[in-house]
Amino acid sequence: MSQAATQPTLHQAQPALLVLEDGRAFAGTSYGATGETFGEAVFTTGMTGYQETLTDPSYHRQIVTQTAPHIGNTGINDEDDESQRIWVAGYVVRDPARVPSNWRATRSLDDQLKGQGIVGISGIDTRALTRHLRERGAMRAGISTEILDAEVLLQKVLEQPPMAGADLAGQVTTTEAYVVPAEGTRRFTVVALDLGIKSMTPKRMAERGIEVHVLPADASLEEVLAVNPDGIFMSNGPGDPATTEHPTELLKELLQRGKPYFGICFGNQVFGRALGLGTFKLKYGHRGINQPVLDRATGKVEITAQNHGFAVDAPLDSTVETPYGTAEVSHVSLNDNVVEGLKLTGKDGKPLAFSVQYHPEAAAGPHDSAYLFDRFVELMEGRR
Ligand SMILES: NC(=O)CC[C@H](N)C(=O)O
Repeated sequence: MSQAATQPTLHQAQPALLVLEDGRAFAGTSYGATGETFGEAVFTTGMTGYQETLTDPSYHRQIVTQTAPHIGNTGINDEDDESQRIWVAGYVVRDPARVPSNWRATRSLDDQLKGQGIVGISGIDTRALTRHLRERGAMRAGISTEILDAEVLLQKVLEQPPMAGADLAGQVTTTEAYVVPAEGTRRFTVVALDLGIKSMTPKRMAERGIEVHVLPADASLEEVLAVNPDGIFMSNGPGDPATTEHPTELLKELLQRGKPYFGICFGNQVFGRALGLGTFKLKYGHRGINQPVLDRATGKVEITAQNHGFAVDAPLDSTVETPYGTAEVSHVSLNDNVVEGLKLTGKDGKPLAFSVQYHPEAAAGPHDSAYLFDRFVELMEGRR
């Protein structure tokens, strides 16, 4: 790509306003599309990986603040999208790159946001905003280039639905089933229920000889069984896990039938609910690519990529008896002791299912946890 193609189009700086539901307001400059947008204000601490963050369907209906002050430096490339489009409801940055520079870049971030109609704001004190969200919690917010009166915009923010209670998987899932073929010889077949799946996830399985059948979030038990899978996977995704009735009921049926299971993020929360555990909303969530997690079986610490606002409520110091076997907390966050993983031993004494609240597929983030995909392979092997 020529250098000229990645140069952002020059636009007249236009004022924009960000208002939080508790009335705190930040004046800045329009970034990306103009207009107005609403969502839950959250922050992510990743220093890199903004393209993957923007295209992660888990961020649907969220206004994302980057704590890293310089965003857009490497532009947008044709390889790093995690889905077909940008999902964030709005984007908040401190200091956008004026000239992106990277050998893979094909566009500027500003032009990509404009092209997809994503309203953003720049030039605000993202450190103050982050501290505010950390003290007061994630909350509803709005960004506008049209309403610059904070009182007026606040009224519209207060009309928006909160994230708690939001059932969103159906808004981001694939409409048609599709297959990601195994790389090399096919060793296993897996059904992946798409609750907002990132494209790196089936790829990590395909690399290990797994043929992945990605099914829509409302796929029936019959549709899943028709694939004759060796294992079941449920993905990350947006919204409040307490609203997910269908995936939870489906998973119960599959565990009853002894199907090996692996879940990531939303898939960890669905697994928790299938085991009879509850979920709850965290104050401001975990979002970033350097979150420390303890694997309680090995005592090893993994540095992980995370993006969650809810968590599973499970006892850390005792096991839980379920209709499918004995469950326990396998991983915990070293920052705040939040449940970061679950495992289930079947009634036959052998492993049956496991899940993590974080992102072993990385994209973006460290690869410490890639071993979990190997563990899924071993799990299916052990139950053939
Ligand atoms: N990345 C995810 O899967 C997030 C799960 C859920 N929406 C949460 O916020 O906790």
